[in-house]
Amino acid sequence: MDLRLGNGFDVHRFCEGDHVVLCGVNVPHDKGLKGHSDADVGMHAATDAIYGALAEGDIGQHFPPSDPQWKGAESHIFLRHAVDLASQKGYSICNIDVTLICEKPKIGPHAARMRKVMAQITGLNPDQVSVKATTSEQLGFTGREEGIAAIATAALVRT
Ligand SMILES: Nc1ccn([C@@H]2O[C@H](COP(=O)(O)O)[C@@H](O)[C@H]2O)c(=O)n1
Ligand SMILES: C[C@@]1(CO)OP(=O)(O)OP(=O)(O)OC[C@H]1O
Repeated sequence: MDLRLGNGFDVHRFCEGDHVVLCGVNVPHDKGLKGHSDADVGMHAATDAIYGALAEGDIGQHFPPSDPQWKGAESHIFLRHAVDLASQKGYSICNIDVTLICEKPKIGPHAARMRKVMAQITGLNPDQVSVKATTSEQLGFTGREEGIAAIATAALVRT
């Protein structure tokens, strides 16, 4: 059995707006998130966790921010690409665990929907996808509400 673990980390800064997209879910907020794509920081971290497990570089290598093709892109494109790459190499995804780091918005009320959406994109069951959150106790850039950070872990297996 060939078991692989990968991690992903991403940050997007806040900008003017009235919602953020997190793990595929539109969450009302008094700010937006700035990015070349839809700035879905949680989905980007999950995507990089899969690329990491495969030793296949990172999201920016597969989808360069300099490429206008990805301007405003919905991030399910990136996650699905990583899943398809895993499948091509003979790997199944065991689970994905995402932690969103922000003071606001509150993630708890949206976490079940996020898990469901991520599961649909990846072809996993919702019980294989975890989305959770923490504040940083008002410390650092997330604590000052300058942006949102996300970390993710993915486990892949090839039998
Ligand atoms: N954006 C967030 C941050 C936190 N939560 C939930 O609150 C709990 C307590 O957060 P601490 O940072 O004080 O540990 C946390 O465990 C989450 O359940 C949230 O929903 N959204
Ligand atoms: C997703 C990409 C797509 O161009 O752009 P951003 O939305 O800026 O997101 P980031 O997390 O900085 O990853 C880089 C890019 O691959």
